[in-house]
Order: sequence, then C-alpha cells, then structure tokens
Amino acid sequence: GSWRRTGFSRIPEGKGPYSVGCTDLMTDRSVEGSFLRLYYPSQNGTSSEETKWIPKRKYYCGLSDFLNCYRMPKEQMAKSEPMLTTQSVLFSLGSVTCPAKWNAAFKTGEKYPLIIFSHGLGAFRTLYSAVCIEMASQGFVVAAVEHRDNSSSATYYYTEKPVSEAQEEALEELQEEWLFYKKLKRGEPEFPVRQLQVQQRADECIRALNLILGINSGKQMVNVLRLNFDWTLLKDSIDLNRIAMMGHSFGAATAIETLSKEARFKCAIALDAWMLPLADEVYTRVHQPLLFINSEKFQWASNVLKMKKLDSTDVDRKMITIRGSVHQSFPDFTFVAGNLVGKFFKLKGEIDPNMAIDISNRASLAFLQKHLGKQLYLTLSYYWSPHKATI
Ligand SMILES: CCN(CC)CCN(C[C@]12C[C@](c3ccc(C(F)(F)F)cc3)(C1)C2)C(=O)Cn1c(SCc2ccc(F)cc2)nc(=O)c2c1C=CC2
Repeated sequence: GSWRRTGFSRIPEGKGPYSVGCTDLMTDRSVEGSFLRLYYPSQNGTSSEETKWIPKRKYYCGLSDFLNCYRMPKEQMAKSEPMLTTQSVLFSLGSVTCPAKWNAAFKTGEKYPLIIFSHGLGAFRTLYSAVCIEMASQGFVVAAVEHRDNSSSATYYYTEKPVSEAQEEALEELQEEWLFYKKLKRGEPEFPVRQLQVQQRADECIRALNLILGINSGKQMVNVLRLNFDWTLLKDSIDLNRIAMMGHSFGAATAIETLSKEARFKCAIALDAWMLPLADEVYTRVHQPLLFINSEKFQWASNVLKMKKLDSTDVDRKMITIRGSVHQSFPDFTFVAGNLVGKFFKLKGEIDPNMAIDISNRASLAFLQKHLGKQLYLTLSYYWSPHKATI
C-alpha cells in the first residue's frame, strides 16, 4: 500500500521451476520434541494464502530483547529524537509475509533431495525464507529447525496443562511454554556454553532428519500444531542418498557439527560460519564436502583459520567471499528492513541484497548439484574402476 516506505522491498520469490509451499511441524508435547518450518515443492493453485513471516507476537519481544544491545542509554534517549528503537522497527514488520503458499499441497510424483537448515544466534526458524524458498523452488525439501538451546531469541513448545480433578472430563488443555535467548553472564566464558549448545543443536538436526525420514517411510506422526496439511503426501518423496545440511553463522557451526555425527548428511553449506562453538575434535571427524560462503565484513583471523583447518585435498572443501556483503546479507531482514533501518543496523552491505543472496544461492545450488546430483554416478563408477572415482 502507499504507506510503504520507498525502497521497502519484499523477500524475493524463488527463481526455480517449482512453486513453493510452506507449513510448520511440532512433535511431542515437550521441549525434547522437534519444531521445524518446511518449505517444499507444491501443487499449483492449492493455496492462495501467503505465509506469515513472524507467526507470533512473542517472537518480536524475544527479538527486541536480544537486540537490546542497540537500545540507546537513557540520558541520550531523553535528549534526542525518539530513536529508531528495535521495538518500533519490529512492530512495523507484523504484516510481512514470505512468498510461499501456506499449507499448499505437497507436489507428489518425484523424489526430492532434503536440506536441514539451522538458524543463527538470536534468530529462529522463519528468518531465512529467502534461502529456503529458493532451494524449494529448485526442487529441494527444506526443513528449517527451530532450536531449543536458548540460542533462539524466542521459541515455544506445548505441554499438557495440569488438569485438576474437577476438570477431569474437560478437553485436555495445551499450554504454550516460551524459551527466550539466554544472555551470557558478565565474565562468563563463552566457549563452554556454545559448545553445549552446538551439541544440542546437532542432535535437534539429526532428530529432524529422522522425523522427516519417518514421514517419508509412511510412519504415522502427530503434529501438535493443528494445521490442515496432508503429511501423507510426503511418503516415498525424499531421495535418501541426497541429504545435506545448511546453516548461517552459529547454524553453520551446527551444520559442521552435525556432519561429524551423522554420515547420512552427504555435504554441508556454511553461510558466514561462526567457528567458536566447535571443539578441536570436530576438525578430524568431518569427512564430507563443505562449501563456506562468507560475507566481506564477518571475517577475523581466528575464525578464518578454523575454516582453513577444515581444508583438505581428499574431499572437496571450497570457500568463497561475496564482496560488499555483510553478516545480515543471508537472513531475511536484509530484504524486509528499509534502507534507513538497513544502513543503521548494518543489515545491508554495499551490494544489492537481492544480488548477494542470488550469488550465494547459485553457488549453493552448484555445490549441491555436484555433491548430491552425481551421487548415483559416483557410486557406479566407483565399483567399475579400481581407481579413486573423481568428478
Ligand atoms: C548477542 C547480541 N549482540 C551483541 C551486540 C550481537 C547481535 N548480532 C548482530 C545483529 C543481529 C542483528 C539485527 C537483526 C535484526 C535487526 C532488526 F532491527 F532488523 F530487527 C537489527 C539487528 C543484531 C545484527 C549477532 O548476534 C550477529 N550474529 C548472528 S545474527 C542472526 C540473526 C539474529 C536475529 C535476526 F533477526 C536475524 C539474524 N547470528 C550468529 O549466529 C552469530 C552472530 C554473532 C556471532 C554468532
């Protein structure tokens, strides 16, 4: 509408041949369950509703608390114009949708490769829709997990309300329990906290993989979220040989940790990896191909040196840097925030946000095609010739 600020651009649509659907899945009524947002190739015309980008108001509260490091000190607040508080920025985003059809019917009839996506520190499952929608439009099923390790700025799960005898016959009530970002205590060493969190995050990604594979084999599962989406259409739709991890920042470290624990993941794409949470052991335990896609600004020696420690001649390890991009060029805020907010919060670099994500997505797709697409060919040639198969 006309109220939109100039330069207010939306999250970019998928460029691939498939139309994209989106739905949410939460299993078990406990914090140990899985919670993920699924982006998938959908049947055209089965839904006209666009997907809500940030689905519950409590996410805004969690986000503005996480970002409160930007809150002006009190004395300055009094003096100057009412600042661009993160609260005001966030509440203007309430109506933002992402270009995927909410609960559209899953497109059956072929097997798709699977990507498990892990979000960054202070983010949550819905904030990387530009990347996930592009992958789904190219024929991937993408499960963006929501982590419950207190690194998300907000997340929730359901528990049964303790039903008192009096209400015995009443329908059992489900109660929403919220978890928020847990700040480090002053002087608390960061590594032990992040190492524990990256372990939990990897377990949550492996649990999500097992959940999707269970659905693929036709296993019955209960979605705690009452949505009208037919999960049985996913039966026999995942190509079990083509499974990959993707993640941003803390989520990229999670992707590397997950590969070291689960060989069913054939490769990973690390978007602006934050390597601090990874223990030394992981460097000798990852054997799959890795692609590091870095922004120009999120670079410091110790972090890059840890990426280089994973360099290898036996397996394909690549690193590219997108000139003019920033850390926030990968999550969706780079598209949703206007130029004013975008510059202020460093959500946009010099490069146009759509161009940056396009470079990243094309590099990702080429890497996935190389390491997932030829899997069958590689296997066959390996058996036919004693030499090491090469691509
Ligand atoms: C601990 C808090 N703080 C210390 C000063 C650092 C805060 N910070 C920089 C921020 C996120 C920022 C952001 C977003 C969104 C608006 C908004 F206004 F548009 F909403 C504004 C400002 C604030 C840019 C980061 O944490 C960077 N970062 C991230 S950002 C992931 C994220 C979080 C929230 C989002 F909405 C979107 C994306 N993921 C990581 O895994 C890691 C790091 C650093 C190391 C590991």
